[in-house]
Amino acid sequence: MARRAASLLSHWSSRVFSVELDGAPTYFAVREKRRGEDAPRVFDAVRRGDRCFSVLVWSSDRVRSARFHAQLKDRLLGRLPAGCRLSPMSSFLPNVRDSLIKGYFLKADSPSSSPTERLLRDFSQRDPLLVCSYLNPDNDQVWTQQLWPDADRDGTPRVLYVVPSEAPQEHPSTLNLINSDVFYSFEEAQAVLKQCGDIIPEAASVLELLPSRAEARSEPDFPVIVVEGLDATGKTTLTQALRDALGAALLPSPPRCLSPWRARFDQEPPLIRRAFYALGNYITAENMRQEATKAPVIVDRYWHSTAAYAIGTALSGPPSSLPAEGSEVYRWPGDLLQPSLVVVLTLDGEERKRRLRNRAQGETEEEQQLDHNHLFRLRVEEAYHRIRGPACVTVDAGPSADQVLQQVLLLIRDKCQL
Ligand SMILES: Nc1nc2c(ncn2[C@@H]2O[C@H](COP(=O)(O)OP(=O)(O)OP(=O)(O)O)[C@@H](O)[C@H]2O)c(=O)[nH]1
Ligand SMILES: Nc1ncnc2c1ncn2[C@@H]1O[C@H](COP(=O)(O)OP(=O)(O)O)[C@@H](O)[C@H]1O
Repeated sequence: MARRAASLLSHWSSRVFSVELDGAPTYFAVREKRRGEDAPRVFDAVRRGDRCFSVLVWSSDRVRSARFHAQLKDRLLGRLPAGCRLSPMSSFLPNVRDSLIKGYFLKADSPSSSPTERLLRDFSQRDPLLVCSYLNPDNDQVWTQQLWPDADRDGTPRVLYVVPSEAPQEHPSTLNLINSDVFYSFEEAQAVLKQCGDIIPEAASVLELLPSRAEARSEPDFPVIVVEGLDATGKTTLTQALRDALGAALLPSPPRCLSPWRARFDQEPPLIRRAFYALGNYITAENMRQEATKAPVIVDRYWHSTAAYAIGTALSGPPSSLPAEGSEVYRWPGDLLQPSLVVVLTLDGEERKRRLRNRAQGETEEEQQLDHNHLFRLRVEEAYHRIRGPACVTVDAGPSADQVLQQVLLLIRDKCQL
C-alpha cells in the first residue's frame, strides 16, 4: 500500500468522518476501545442487521484522485443495486491541511447487502479507494467500522468502534482549499496543468501560452480597473461603456487566447478547472501590464471571480460555513498583479434574474447553479466581499446603465486620478 496510504491509515483513529444527510453534515469518529455512547446520527433509520459502507477516494496523485472522485458517483450508481442510497462523505484530520479525502457513504437498502459488498470488493481491488463496512454486531446500537482488506498485515481484523464526534470549528473543505481549489501562486497552478499533461492533451497548449514567470510588480502609466460581480449584474455593459468613455483597453478574463479550451476545462473537477482559471488571470496580468503603458485598462472579471467561485463551490451550507473574515484563504496571490481599483457590482436578486432572462447569451453550468442554488449564490457573494488586496468598492448596479456608468466614472476619477 502506498506510503501515503500507510500514513493515512496510521492516523485512522484520529480522523473525523463527515456524512451529509439532507444537506447537513453529521460527524463521527472511530476508536479502538468501545465507549458506551449512542450511535452517531448517520445510522439513524438503518434497519437492524443492515450493513452500511463508506467509499473514500485516495491516491498520492491528486489529479488522479480529483478526476476519480468526479466520476465516482455515476460509476457507483450505475452498478449498485437499486435502493442503495449515497450520501456525500469526507474524512479529515482536524486542523491538518490537505488531510481531507472525499467519497460517499452507502446505505444498502436491499434485503441482502452481499451484491453491494461484492461490487465494492471489486472496486476496492482495482481503484484508488478505501472501503469500510459498518456493522452493529450485537444488534444493539453499537456500530463498528471495518476497513477492507479485512485484516492488518498480521491477519487480525482491524475493527474500530464508531462514536459521535463534534463538528469541527471550520467546514472540513476549508482544509483543502489552498492550492487545490484556490491558487495563490503561478507555480502551484502551473504544476497542476503539468500533472494533467498525459490525460488532458489540451493542457500542453495552455501551458505554452503562459508567461515565463509571474510578476506582481508593475509601474504602468495608466490605471487598471477590474469590474466584478455575479452573472447579469451588468459587467459587460459597464466595461464596454467605460472603454468608450475613457478610451481604455478592455480585457476579458479568461483571456481570449484561452477561449478554445475553456469549455474543455469547465468539464474538469475543481482542482484542474480552478488551476486553468488561475493561469488565465496570470496571462491577463501580462496583458494588463502591456496595455497600461498606452491607455487605461478595464478588465471584466479577474481574481475575485476565480477565488469566490472556487470557495463558494468547495463549501456547502450557508455563508456562515465560509472561512472567517481575515482568513488567509481571502488573501491576494503575492505574485499576481494588483489592479488600481476593483468595482464589485451588486444587484437585488429579482432584478438580476430579470436581467439574466433578458440577456441573449447562454449560462455556464455554474451560472445555472447560481440560480437554483440560493446558498451557493450567497456563498459566492460573501466570498467576493471578504477578499483582501487591491482597493475594492461595491457599487449598486440597480440604477440605469448610464447612472451606473456616471457613478463609476466619478469613482475612477476620485480613486485613480484619471
Ligand atoms: N471569468 C471567469 N469566469 C469564471 C471563473 N471561475 C468560474 N467562472 C465561471 O464563468 C462564468 C462567467 O463567464 P464569463 O465569460 O465571465 O461570462 P460573462 O460574459 O462575463 O457574463 P457573466 O459572467 O454572466 O457576467 C462565471 O459565472 C462562472 O460560472 C473565473 O475565474 N473567471
Ligand atoms: N444598469 C442596468 N440597468 C438595466 N439593465 C441592465 C443594466 N446593465 C445591464 N443591463 C442588462 O442586463 C443584462 C445583463 O447585463 P450584462 O452586462 O450582460 O451583465 P454581465 O456581464 O454581468 O452578465 C443585459 O441584457 C443588459 O442589457
